[in-house]
Amino acid sequence: MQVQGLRKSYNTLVAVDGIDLDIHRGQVFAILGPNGAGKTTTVEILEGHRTRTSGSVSVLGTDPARATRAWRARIGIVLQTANDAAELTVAETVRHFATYFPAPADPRAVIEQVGLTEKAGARIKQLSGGQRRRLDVALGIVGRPELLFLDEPTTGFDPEARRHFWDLIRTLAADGTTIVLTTHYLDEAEALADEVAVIAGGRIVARGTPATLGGRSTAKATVSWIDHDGPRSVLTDTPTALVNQLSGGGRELPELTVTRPSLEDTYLSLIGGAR
Ligand SMILES: Nc1ncnc2c1ncn2[C@@H]1O[C@H](COP(=O)(O)OP(=O)(O)OP(=O)(O)O)[C@@H](O)[C@H]1O
Repeated sequence: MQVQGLRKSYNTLVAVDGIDLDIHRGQVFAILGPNGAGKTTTVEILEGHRTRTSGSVSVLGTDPARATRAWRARIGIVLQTANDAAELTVAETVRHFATYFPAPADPRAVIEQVGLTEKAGARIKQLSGGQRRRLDVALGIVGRPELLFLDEPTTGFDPEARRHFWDLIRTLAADGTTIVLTTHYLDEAEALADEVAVIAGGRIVARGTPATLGGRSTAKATVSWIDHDGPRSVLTDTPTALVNQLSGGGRELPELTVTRPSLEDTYLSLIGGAR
């Protein structure tokens, strides 16, 4: 997927202000950014669901503005669902969605993958919020998409369901599915993404792997411990040498920790600087 100079204005408001993206097959790409940054606008343009003001976009070799049915069938989208079809059961809904695609997965296997087997016979209106989200995911993957868009996929999931979902995404990616994920959960981006782009004010303010984003991997480390005067903290480029020196080659330092900025720290400083 290639995006160059993408811009989108809503009347006088510039929501997307010149975005470039290059996302490769099989990659898990996370788009992060505060509310109103332009993530949904960008993703919906890539999905062919919104028009753009300018810039060039190629998704699976096609301009989404000229999307055909065949192109749409190669793409999976997990949206925050509306409450239609509430009377249908989980199994009926997944089976029904499968008929839209030329080479769908087995609906029963998909229901199993998202952990809804026990609820296969339940009506949608009887599902909990997290179960609804899992159904959304099932509907997004039942067409065996080459490219999957996930918009805040794990909102409302319990911790165990999130871990299961992460495993599912890893399996899909290992099978060659390209995944574009927007999320507000930094741990989710860290767990899943090969690459992250941070959008603020309609522009990309940083991109890289979760480990290196915003110079994270080369940032100074904080060494903290307790000595007879109380808690101590030192910012250093050479934490190993410092710990060695402090411990005199083996003495235990109470409550010793060595930390570098978390992805969340880095993210917050990136979007803080962009405001
Ligand atoms: N249909 C629309 N008409 C007018 N303005 C819009 C429209 N859709 C979005 N906007 C504006 O464009 C900007 C970007 O919105 P967008 O939905 O892309 O943000 P986002 O990054 O997805 O935010 P969130 O994290 O809250 O979902 C916001 O200022 C929003 O108010």
